Parts: sequence; structure tokens; C-alpha cells
Amino acid sequence: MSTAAKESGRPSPSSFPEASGLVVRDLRFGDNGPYRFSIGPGRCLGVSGPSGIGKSLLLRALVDLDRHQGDVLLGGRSCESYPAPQWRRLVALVPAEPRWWYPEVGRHLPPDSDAEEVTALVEGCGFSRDVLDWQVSRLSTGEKQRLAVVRALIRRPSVLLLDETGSALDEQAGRRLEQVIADYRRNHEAPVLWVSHDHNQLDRVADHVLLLGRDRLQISPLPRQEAAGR
Ligand SMILES: Nc1ncnc2c1ncn2[C@@H]1O[C@H](COP(=O)(O)OP(=O)(O)OP(=O)(O)O)[C@@H](O)[C@H]1O
Repeated sequence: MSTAAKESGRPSPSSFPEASGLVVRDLRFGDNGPYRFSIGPGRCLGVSGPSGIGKSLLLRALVDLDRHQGDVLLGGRSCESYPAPQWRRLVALVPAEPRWWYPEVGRHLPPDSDAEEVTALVEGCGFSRDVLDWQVSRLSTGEKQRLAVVRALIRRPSVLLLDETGSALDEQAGRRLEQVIADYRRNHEAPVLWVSHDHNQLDRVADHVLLLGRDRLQISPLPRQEAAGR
């Protein structure tokens, strides 16, 4: 179960052994934090809050792209004990605006990717396999979002961090993507953190929702229905 606690010291009622899942303790970056929360294996924690509050910075700190203090542990082992490239293979970030380095979509997948797995992922995201031959320059925003998920999942990360993933999609495509991610986290017991402004989406995909407030010292656990504004 996903859990969270304010810095006030209220205990985080973790229901999974700390040797599994993602555990965040007293995380600070810039003026943000300290944040404490945990995401159990196969669970999804939604994160929401006003624009500019620091949601993307939180993800960047978790993936160790920006300077931060505090502990981030995966399976009981600290981020600091991993070489950065290895940590980023384990903890995959799908940014709000994914970057592409090569002209063709397919070149962004590892050459030794399992062909059946690639087919299942691209079809799950609503494409046929020939999308791998498409030029990145022709991709729509929503296509880029879906293919960034394919690119991340084919590397089999242990943790998935999603930044407004699916925000550019119509309802049908969005639901398909949600299903692909739900299947992945269930099959791989991967903790997922999903940043979204869409409370209806978080209500569907997340076990718990954290709301980052204007008071940057707080991160509040909300039952899903409160997060959805009911
Ligand atoms: N490299 C940077 N240098 C200075 N300030 C930055 C940098 N990156 C982000 N910020 C600032 O930090 C704050 C938090 O940014 P962040 O991108 O985390 O917001 P967010 O909560 O994800 O917002 P949104 O919902 O609009 O995506 C913003 O005020 C932003 O301008």
C-alpha cells in the first residue's frame, strides 16, 4: 500500500516490508520538502498539485537527475549505493515532454529487445509494429507520450515515474495506455508514481494520491475520492 506522512513525524503506516518497494525519507531539493512516502510493489501513487509546485522536480530528484538530500531506497537499498546509470535503468522516468535522439522511432529501443514484447507493447498502446519505422518528426504529442512509455517499459524498469503521461490523449487512447501500465506494474510488481492534473485519471489508476500544496513543507495523503474533488 502506498503511504505518506508529513514532516510532523506522523508515522508512515507501511504495510509492506521496507526491503521491497520504493521508500522516500526526508527528501529535499531546492526549497522543496522534506517529503516522506513509500510505494509498495505493484502499487501506484498519484501525485497532484498546482502548476509550478515542484512535481517534476520531485521526479527528477527521485531519478537522481538533480541535487537532493535525504534517502531514496529501492528494495531496501539506497540510491546512493548505485552508479547513476544503473539507478536510472532501475527507476525509469517518462517525462512530460519526452526527448528523442534518433530520426526513427525504432532506434530508441534496445537492439536486443524481445520482438514479441515490443509487438505487445506497441499494439497495447494502439499502434501496429510498423510504428518502429516511423520518423520521430511526424509524431503527434500523444503519439510521443505513448511511445515514450513503450521505450521505458521495454527496458523493464523496477520503478516507473510518469510525468503527466497520457495528458495529450483522447479518452480511448488514454484508457489503453492506463491498461498497459497497470499490466506492467502487476506483472513486474513495479511501484509506479504518476503525476497528473487529471483527478479522474488518478482516481482510476492510483491506490493513493499525494497532493503537493502551496506550503512546500507539506505533502498530504488524500483518499482517492478527496483527491478527485468529491
Ligand atoms: N532548472 C531550473 N532552474 C530554476 N527553476 C526551475 C528549474 N526547473 C524548474 N524550476 C522551477 O521550479 C518550480 C517547480 O517546477 P516543476 O517543473 O517541478 O513544476 P510542476 O509542479 O511539475 O508544474 P506543472 O504542473 O506546470 O508541470 C517552477 O517554479 C519552475 O519554474
